[in-house]
Amino acid sequence: MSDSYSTTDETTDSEAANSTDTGTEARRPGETLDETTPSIQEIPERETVIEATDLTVHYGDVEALKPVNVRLPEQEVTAIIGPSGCGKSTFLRCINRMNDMVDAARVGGELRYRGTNVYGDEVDPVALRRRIGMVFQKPNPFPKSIYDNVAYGLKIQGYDGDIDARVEESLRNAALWDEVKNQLDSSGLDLSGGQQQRLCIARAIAPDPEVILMDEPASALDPVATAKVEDLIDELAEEYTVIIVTHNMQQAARISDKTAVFLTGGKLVEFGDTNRIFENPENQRVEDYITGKFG
Ligand SMILES: Nc1ncnc2c1ncn2[C@@H]1O[C@H](COP(=O)(O)OP(=O)(O)OP(=O)(O)O)[C@@H](O)[C@H]1O
Repeated sequence: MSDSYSTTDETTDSEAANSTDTGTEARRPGETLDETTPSIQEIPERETVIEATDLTVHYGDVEALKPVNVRLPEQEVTAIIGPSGCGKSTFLRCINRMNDMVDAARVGGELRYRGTNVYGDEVDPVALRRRIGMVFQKPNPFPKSIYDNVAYGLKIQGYDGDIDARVEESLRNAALWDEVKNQLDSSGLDLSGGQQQRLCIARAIAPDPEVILMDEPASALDPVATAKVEDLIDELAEEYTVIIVTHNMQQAARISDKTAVFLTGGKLVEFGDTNRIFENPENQRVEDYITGKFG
Protein backbone atom coordinates (compact mmCIF):
# COMPACT_ATOMS: atom_id res chain seq x y z
CA MET A 1 0.00 0.00 0.00
CA SER A 2 1.50 3.29 -1.04
CA ASP A 3 -0.66 5.38 1.28
CA SER A 4 -0.61 4.55 4.94
CA TYR A 5 -4.16 4.82 6.22
CA SER A 6 -3.65 2.30 8.96
CA THR A 7 -1.12 2.16 11.76
CA THR A 8 -1.11 -1.60 11.91
CA ASP A 9 -0.37 -4.17 9.28
CA GLU A 10 -3.22 -6.62 9.00
CA THR A 11 -2.50 -7.60 5.46
CA THR A 12 -0.56 -10.79 6.02
CA ASP A 13 -3.39 -13.31 6.28
CA SER A 14 -5.31 -11.92 3.38
CA GLU A 15 -2.29 -11.59 1.16
CA ALA A 16 -1.39 -15.16 1.91
CA ALA A 17 -4.94 -16.11 1.08
CA ASN A 18 -4.81 -14.10 -2.10
CA SER A 19 -1.65 -15.75 -3.29
CA THR A 20 -3.43 -19.10 -3.43
CA ASP A 21 -6.82 -17.60 -4.12
CA THR A 22 -8.63 -19.27 -6.95
CA GLY A 23 -11.68 -17.06 -6.44
CA THR A 24 -14.99 -18.53 -5.35
CA GLU A 25 -16.68 -17.12 -8.41
CA ALA A 26 -14.43 -19.23 -10.65
CA ARG A 27 -15.71 -22.34 -8.90
CA ARG A 28 -19.38 -21.67 -9.38
CA PRO A 29 -21.16 -24.40 -11.32
CA GLY A 30 -22.27 -22.01 -14.03
CA GLU A 31 -18.71 -20.94 -14.67
CA THR A 32 -17.00 -24.28 -15.02
CA LEU A 33 -14.15 -23.78 -17.43
CA ASP A 34 -14.51 -25.41 -20.77
CA GLU A 35 -11.66 -27.86 -21.25
CA THR A 36 -11.75 -27.35 -24.98
CA THR A 37 -10.65 -23.73 -24.54
CA PRO A 38 -7.33 -23.99 -22.73
CA SER A 39 -6.36 -20.40 -23.47
CA ILE A 40 -9.14 -19.24 -21.16
CA GLN A 41 -7.72 -21.33 -18.37
CA GLU A 42 -4.41 -19.54 -18.69
CA ILE A 43 -5.90 -16.22 -17.66
CA PRO A 44 -4.69 -15.69 -14.11
CA GLU A 45 -7.17 -14.95 -11.35
CA ARG A 46 -7.02 -11.35 -10.27
CA GLU A 47 -6.23 -10.55 -6.69
CA THR A 48 -8.93 -9.57 -4.26
CA VAL A 49 -9.11 -5.88 -3.38
CA ILE A 50 -12.31 -5.75 -1.36
CA GLU A 51 -13.55 -8.65 0.73
CA ALA A 52 -16.82 -8.64 2.65
CA THR A 53 -17.36 -11.32 5.27
CA ASP A 54 -20.81 -11.50 6.83
CA LEU A 55 -21.09 -7.76 6.27
CA THR A 56 -24.39 -6.38 7.53
CA VAL A 57 -25.87 -2.90 7.81
CA HIS A 58 -28.84 -1.80 9.91
CA TYR A 59 -30.43 1.64 9.92
CA GLY A 60 -31.93 1.62 13.41
CA ASP A 61 -34.09 -1.50 13.39
CA VAL A 62 -34.18 -1.78 9.61
CA GLU A 63 -31.93 -4.46 8.17
CA ALA A 64 -30.56 -2.94 4.95
CA LEU A 65 -27.98 -5.63 4.19
CA LYS A 66 -28.23 -9.31 5.06
CA PRO A 67 -24.80 -10.94 5.64
CA VAL A 68 -22.80 -10.27 2.48
CA ASN A 69 -19.89 -12.48 1.52
CA VAL A 70 -18.03 -11.50 -1.61
CA ARG A 71 -14.57 -10.82 -2.97
CA LEU A 72 -14.13 -8.10 -5.56
CA PRO A 73 -11.15 -8.37 -7.91
CA GLU A 74 -8.60 -5.69 -8.71
CA GLN A 75 -8.52 -3.72 -11.95
CA GLU A 76 -11.90 -4.83 -13.12
CA VAL A 77 -15.29 -3.16 -13.25
CA THR A 78 -17.78 -4.70 -10.86
CA ALA A 79 -21.40 -3.67 -11.36
CA ILE A 80 -23.86 -3.77 -8.48
CA ILE A 81 -27.42 -4.15 -9.68
CA GLY A 82 -30.81 -4.84 -8.15
CA PRO A 83 -34.22 -3.28 -7.58
CA SER A 84 -34.75 -0.03 -5.74
CA GLY A 85 -34.10 -0.20 -2.01
CA CYS A 86 -32.21 -3.53 -2.11
CA GLY A 87 -29.09 -2.07 -0.51
CA LYS A 88 -26.82 -1.31 -3.46
CA SER A 89 -25.78 2.14 -2.27
CA THR A 90 -25.56 0.93 1.31
CA PHE A 91 -23.07 -1.75 0.25
CA LEU A 92 -21.07 0.69 -1.86
CA ARG A 93 -20.91 3.20 0.99
CA CYS A 94 -19.56 0.57 3.37
CA ILE A 95 -16.46 0.23 1.26
CA ASN A 96 -15.03 3.67 2.04
CA ARG A 97 -16.99 4.25 5.24
CA MET A 98 -19.37 6.83 3.84
CA ASN A 99 -22.00 5.23 6.08
CA ASP A 100 -20.08 6.77 9.00
CA MET A 101 -21.90 9.98 8.10
CA VAL A 102 -25.29 8.37 8.74
CA ASP A 103 -26.01 8.35 12.46
CA ALA A 104 -28.50 5.50 12.28
CA ALA A 105 -26.21 3.20 10.29
CA ARG A 106 -24.67 0.26 12.14
CA VAL A 107 -22.18 -1.95 10.31
CA GLY A 108 -21.52 -5.54 11.35
CA GLY A 109 -19.24 -8.29 10.09
CA GLU A 110 -16.09 -7.44 8.22
CA LEU A 111 -15.09 -5.39 5.22
CA ARG A 112 -11.45 -5.66 4.22
CA TYR A 113 -9.48 -3.54 1.77
CA ARG A 114 -6.28 -5.30 0.76
CA GLY A 115 -6.62 -7.33 3.92
CA THR A 116 -7.09 -4.43 6.33
CA ASN A 117 -10.36 -4.22 8.24
CA VAL A 118 -11.61 -0.79 7.15
CA TYR A 119 -13.67 -0.54 10.33
CA GLY A 120 -10.62 -1.15 12.51
CA ASP A 121 -10.01 1.50 15.20
CA GLU A 122 -6.67 2.40 13.66
CA VAL A 123 -8.07 3.26 10.23
CA ASP A 124 -8.38 6.94 9.35
CA PRO A 125 -11.48 7.25 7.13
CA VAL A 126 -10.14 10.36 5.39
CA ALA A 127 -6.94 8.59 4.39
CA LEU A 128 -8.97 5.52 3.42
CA ARG A 129 -11.05 7.67 1.06
CA ARG A 130 -7.87 8.80 -0.70
CA ARG A 131 -7.32 5.15 -1.63
CA ILE A 132 -11.00 4.48 -2.26
CA GLY A 133 -12.50 7.51 -4.01
CA MET A 134 -16.15 8.09 -4.82
CA VAL A 135 -18.25 9.61 -7.58
CA PHE A 136 -21.90 10.35 -6.87
CA GLN A 137 -25.10 10.20 -8.87
CA LYS A 138 -25.45 13.93 -9.34
CA PRO A 139 -22.36 15.79 -10.52
CA ASN A 140 -21.32 17.87 -7.53
CA PRO A 141 -18.34 20.08 -8.43
CA PHE A 142 -17.23 22.58 -5.82
CA PRO A 143 -18.18 26.21 -6.63
CA LYS A 144 -14.57 26.78 -7.60
CA SER A 145 -12.51 26.90 -10.77
CA ILE A 146 -11.97 23.75 -12.81
CA TYR A 147 -8.33 23.78 -11.70
CA ASP A 148 -9.19 24.17 -8.02
CA ASN A 149 -11.78 21.40 -8.15
CA VAL A 150 -9.01 18.96 -9.01
CA ALA A 151 -6.22 20.59 -6.99
CA TYR A 152 -8.27 21.09 -3.81
CA GLY A 153 -7.88 17.57 -2.39
CA LEU A 154 -4.17 17.56 -3.25
CA LYS A 155 -3.62 20.80 -1.36
CA ILE A 156 -5.62 19.57 1.65
CA GLN A 157 -3.52 16.42 1.86
CA GLY A 158 -0.32 18.47 1.61
CA TYR A 159 0.72 16.95 -1.70
CA ASP A 160 4.32 17.99 -2.28
CA GLY A 161 4.60 17.06 -5.95
CA ASP A 162 3.87 19.17 -9.01
CA ILE A 163 0.20 20.09 -8.56
CA ASP A 164 -0.14 21.56 -12.08
CA ALA A 165 1.10 18.30 -13.57
CA ARG A 166 -1.21 16.22 -11.40
CA VAL A 167 -4.21 18.39 -12.32
CA GLU A 168 -3.44 17.94 -16.00
CA GLU A 169 -2.89 14.21 -15.65
CA SER A 170 -6.16 13.78 -13.73
CA LEU A 171 -8.13 15.79 -16.29
CA ARG A 172 -6.53 13.78 -19.10
CA ASN A 173 -7.39 10.49 -17.38
CA ALA A 174 -10.95 11.74 -16.98
CA ALA A 175 -11.09 12.46 -20.74
CA LEU A 176 -11.77 16.14 -20.05
CA TRP A 177 -8.43 17.87 -20.61
CA ASP A 178 -8.90 18.74 -24.28
CA GLU A 179 -12.27 20.34 -23.55
CA VAL A 180 -11.13 22.49 -20.63
CA LYS A 181 -7.39 23.11 -21.02
CA ASN A 182 -7.96 26.72 -22.11
CA GLN A 183 -10.44 27.55 -19.37
CA LEU A 184 -8.96 26.09 -16.21
CA ASP A 185 -9.84 29.26 -14.29
CA SER A 186 -13.55 29.14 -15.20
CA SER A 187 -16.02 27.81 -12.68
CA GLY A 188 -16.61 24.07 -12.66
CA LEU A 189 -20.30 24.88 -12.36
CA ASP A 190 -20.30 26.42 -15.85
CA LEU A 191 -19.56 23.07 -17.50
CA SER A 192 -22.27 20.82 -18.96
CA GLY A 193 -23.64 18.02 -16.77
CA GLY A 194 -21.51 15.41 -18.51
CA GLN A 195 -18.40 17.56 -18.23
CA GLN A 196 -19.15 18.22 -14.56
CA GLN A 197 -19.34 14.49 -13.93
CA ARG A 198 -16.00 13.95 -15.67
CA LEU A 199 -14.61 16.80 -13.56
CA CYS A 200 -15.82 14.94 -10.46
CA ILE A 201 -14.10 11.82 -11.77
CA ALA A 202 -10.88 13.87 -12.26
CA ARG A 203 -11.25 15.11 -8.68
CA ALA A 204 -11.65 11.54 -7.46
CA ILE A 205 -8.61 10.38 -9.43
CA ALA A 206 -6.29 13.21 -8.35
CA PRO A 207 -5.24 11.76 -4.96
CA ASP A 208 -4.23 8.58 -6.84
CA PRO A 209 -6.77 6.12 -5.41
CA GLU A 210 -6.70 2.42 -6.13
CA VAL A 211 -10.47 1.95 -6.08
CA ILE A 212 -13.17 4.22 -7.49
CA LEU A 213 -16.73 3.78 -6.24
CA MET A 214 -19.45 5.13 -8.50
CA ASP A 215 -23.07 5.46 -7.43
CA GLU A 216 -25.14 5.65 -10.61
CA PRO A 217 -22.69 8.13 -12.15
CA ALA A 218 -24.54 8.45 -15.45
CA SER A 219 -28.15 8.44 -14.33
CA ALA A 220 -28.43 12.24 -14.47
CA LEU A 221 -26.76 12.49 -17.89
CA ASP A 222 -28.07 12.50 -21.44
CA PRO A 223 -27.21 9.58 -23.76
CA VAL A 224 -24.17 11.28 -25.34
CA ALA A 225 -22.67 12.21 -21.96
CA THR A 226 -23.53 8.74 -20.65
CA ALA A 227 -21.64 7.13 -23.54
CA LYS A 228 -18.59 9.28 -22.73
CA VAL A 229 -18.68 8.30 -19.07
CA GLU A 230 -19.08 4.63 -20.01
CA ASP A 231 -16.06 4.84 -22.35
CA LEU A 232 -14.16 6.52 -19.56
CA ILE A 233 -15.03 3.77 -17.07
CA ASP A 234 -13.68 1.24 -19.53
CA GLU A 235 -10.40 3.16 -19.70
CA LEU A 236 -10.23 3.68 -15.95
CA ALA A 237 -10.38 -0.07 -15.38
CA GLU A 238 -6.93 -0.38 -16.96
CA GLU A 239 -5.51 1.42 -13.96
CA TYR A 240 -8.13 1.33 -11.22
CA THR A 241 -10.63 -1.01 -9.64
CA VAL A 242 -14.10 0.35 -10.39
CA ILE A 243 -17.20 -0.62 -8.43
CA ILE A 244 -20.34 0.88 -9.87
CA VAL A 245 -23.97 0.88 -8.77
CA THR A 246 -26.33 1.11 -11.71
CA HIS A 247 -30.05 0.73 -12.31
CA ASN A 248 -29.38 0.27 -15.96
CA MET A 249 -28.87 -3.40 -16.77
CA GLN A 250 -27.74 -2.74 -20.33
CA GLN A 251 -25.10 -0.46 -18.87
CA ALA A 252 -23.99 -3.14 -16.41
CA ALA A 253 -23.76 -5.66 -19.24
CA ARG A 254 -21.82 -3.22 -21.42
CA ILE A 255 -19.23 -1.97 -19.00
CA SER A 256 -18.64 -4.52 -16.25
CA ASP A 257 -16.50 -7.61 -15.91
CA LYS A 258 -18.24 -8.86 -12.78
CA THR A 259 -21.77 -8.33 -11.57
CA ALA A 260 -23.25 -8.56 -8.09
CA VAL A 261 -27.02 -8.87 -7.91
CA PHE A 262 -28.79 -7.74 -4.76
CA LEU A 263 -32.50 -8.42 -4.34
CA THR A 264 -35.15 -7.04 -2.05
CA GLY A 265 -34.31 -7.47 1.60
CA GLY A 266 -30.65 -6.55 1.13
CA LYS A 267 -29.48 -10.00 0.07
CA LEU A 268 -26.58 -10.51 -2.32
CA VAL A 269 -28.10 -13.30 -4.38
CA GLU A 270 -25.54 -13.88 -7.10
CA PHE A 271 -22.05 -12.75 -8.04
CA GLY A 272 -19.89 -13.71 -10.96
CA ASP A 273 -18.72 -12.95 -14.47
CA THR A 274 -21.09 -10.47 -16.08
CA ASN A 275 -21.54 -12.55 -19.22
CA ARG A 276 -22.58 -15.57 -17.22
CA ILE A 277 -24.90 -13.63 -14.92
CA PHE A 278 -26.71 -12.15 -17.90
CA GLU A 279 -26.71 -15.24 -20.10
CA ASN A 280 -27.04 -18.02 -17.60
CA PRO A 281 -27.91 -16.91 -14.07
CA GLU A 282 -28.10 -19.65 -11.48
CA ASN A 283 -30.84 -18.06 -9.45
CA GLN A 284 -34.37 -17.95 -10.81
CA ARG A 285 -35.14 -14.63 -9.14
CA VAL A 286 -32.02 -13.13 -10.73
CA GLU A 287 -33.20 -14.37 -14.11
CA ASP A 288 -36.64 -12.87 -13.48
CA TYR A 289 -35.07 -9.57 -12.49
CA ILE A 290 -32.71 -9.46 -15.46
CA THR A 291 -35.47 -10.32 -17.90
CA GLY A 292 -37.60 -7.54 -16.49
CA LYS A 293 -40.25 -9.65 -14.74
CA PHE A 294 -39.91 -7.36 -11.72
CA GLY A 295 -37.76 -4.51 -10.68
N1 LIG B 1 -30.13 7.00 5.99
C1 LIG B 1 -31.04 6.02 6.05
N2 LIG B 1 -31.85 5.88 7.11
C2 LIG B 1 -32.74 4.89 7.19
N3 LIG B 1 -32.92 3.96 6.24
C3 LIG B 1 -32.16 4.04 5.14
C4 LIG B 1 -31.18 5.07 4.98
N4 LIG B 1 -30.56 4.89 3.80
C5 LIG B 1 -31.14 3.80 3.23
N5 LIG B 1 -32.09 3.30 4.03
C6 LIG B 1 -32.92 2.11 3.76
O1 LIG B 1 -32.04 1.01 3.53
C7 LIG B 1 -32.52 0.22 2.44
C8 LIG B 1 -31.45 0.15 1.36
O2 LIG B 1 -31.28 1.46 0.81
P1 LIG B 1 -30.23 1.76 -0.36
O3 LIG B 1 -30.29 3.21 -0.63
O4 LIG B 1 -28.93 1.16 -0.01
O5 LIG B 1 -30.86 0.92 -1.55
P2 LIG B 1 -30.54 1.02 -3.11
O6 LIG B 1 -30.61 -0.36 -3.64
O7 LIG B 1 -29.29 1.78 -3.35
O8 LIG B 1 -31.80 1.87 -3.60
P3 LIG B 1 -31.99 2.78 -4.91
O9 LIG B 1 -31.75 1.90 -6.08
O10 LIG B 1 -33.42 3.19 -4.82
O11 LIG B 1 -31.03 3.91 -4.80
C9 LIG B 1 -33.83 0.85 2.00
O12 LIG B 1 -34.87 0.19 2.66
C10 LIG B 1 -33.72 2.27 2.48
O13 LIG B 1 -35.00 2.81 2.75
